Amino acid sequence: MVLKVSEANGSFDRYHGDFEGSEGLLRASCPSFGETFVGGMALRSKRSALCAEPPTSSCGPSLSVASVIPTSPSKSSVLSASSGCSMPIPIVLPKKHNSFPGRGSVHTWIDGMRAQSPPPIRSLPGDTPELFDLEAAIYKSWLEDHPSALSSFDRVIKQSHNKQIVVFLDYDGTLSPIVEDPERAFMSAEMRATVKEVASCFPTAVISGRSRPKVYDFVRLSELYYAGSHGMDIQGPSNISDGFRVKGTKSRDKKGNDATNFQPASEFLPLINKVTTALIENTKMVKGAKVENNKFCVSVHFRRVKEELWEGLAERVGNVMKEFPTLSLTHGRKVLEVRPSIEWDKGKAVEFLLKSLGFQDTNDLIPLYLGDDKTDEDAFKVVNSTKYGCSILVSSVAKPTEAKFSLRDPSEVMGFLCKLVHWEKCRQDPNSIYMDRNFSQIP
Ligand SMILES: O=P(O)(O)OC[C@H]1O[C@H](O[C@H]2O[C@H](CO)[C@@H](O)[C@H](O)[C@H]2O)[C@H](O)[C@@H](O)[C@@H]1O
Repeated sequence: MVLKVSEANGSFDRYHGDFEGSEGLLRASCPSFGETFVGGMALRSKRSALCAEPPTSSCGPSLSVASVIPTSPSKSSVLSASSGCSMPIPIVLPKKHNSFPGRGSVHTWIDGMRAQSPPPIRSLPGDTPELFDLEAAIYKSWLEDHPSALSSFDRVIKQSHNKQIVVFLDYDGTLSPIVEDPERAFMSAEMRATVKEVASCFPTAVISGRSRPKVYDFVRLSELYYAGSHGMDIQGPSNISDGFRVKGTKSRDKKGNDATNFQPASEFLPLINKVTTALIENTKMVKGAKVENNKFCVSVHFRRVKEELWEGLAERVGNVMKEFPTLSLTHGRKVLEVRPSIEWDKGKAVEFLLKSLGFQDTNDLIPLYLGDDKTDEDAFKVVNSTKYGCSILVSSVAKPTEAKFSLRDPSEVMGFLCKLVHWEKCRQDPNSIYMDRNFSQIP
């Protein structure tokens, strides 16, 4: 079977591209087809179109997949914003302030959103068994590069002797299942109890795109640390280590303990409120569109919008963005995210929290990060850069990712976290009932 892939050529300007790599392309090998193919993720996201395409090769269908998205945010001018901290936060200015993202960009965002949230295997009417087999083969092949963190548990915690585990958790799609209504993305009581157990064993933080108070309202565990707005609103421990130059403001956490608040984009607050109003005004006529103000960033939800209206909605968002040159756009799971163009992301939040927890030497640590979305990739990279760090993508379909391991869905996340807790209890007390090294007692 031959898979032909054509590369998207949209202009990116200030709009963050998708995954980074030598060519910005996903490469996956699919031995069963005797070929290496490129862009398998896009294949899934475009499969309806794919079904309609006639085969052009005697060996099988020829695919034209144009949702491969180049690479990094603009590396143009860097300014410094003061934000109540002694470390300058660079602002990334767009290369071209007045360039309207053309159709290519709009399509790129839409393709990117689709690639981040492909439908589960065999959920579309008209899928053929061949397509199912192809997708299953792609997923199987992808699993070889991103093995299950459950079945590879020993590898995840390898060399853990005397190492401090620190757990970072994304919220939507990781602790709670993805649902139509963002206001109803509740986590289960079992998941809450499991996360509570995790926090009793290890320093644990939730890092979410939601505003910090909102994600706290969903999780409701005062023993965790929280970073909202994709890491731009952190409430961490108070023991900022001496060597770390970023200062936060002192506060109290929900338990009344000393805490540190750090908001590197605080100067953008008025602008974020302004863009929220403009986005609401400019998208209210699109049925199903929803604008969610996450304090230092804004989400425009596409999930309940008919797909034929996506392009129009994306164009409306692009039009609004023209008026806000210091804001950037990224995409996630059926969502466009508007955020300040500062060099701060979930990865930086992980670094901040590790340092504010007092961990200077990451060689003594096993930072674990579990997340399901595009913005979690920044954190995967940071965790991967540590000696023992472990990055886990939550996805039931093959997706381009920096993560080393994978879990299919929040229920597997819960299974993994349970295993981690039991493993830690076993490590602390070798005579405990958890001594079964095969973890057979673990639910
Ligand atoms: O970083 P996260 O905690 O994963 O937050 C990312 C975005 O999550 C939410 O949207 C996503 O989940 C919704 C509920 O399941 C779903 O309806 C939506 O389509 C997803 O994109 C949240 O509403 C956004 O504000 C977050 O930025």
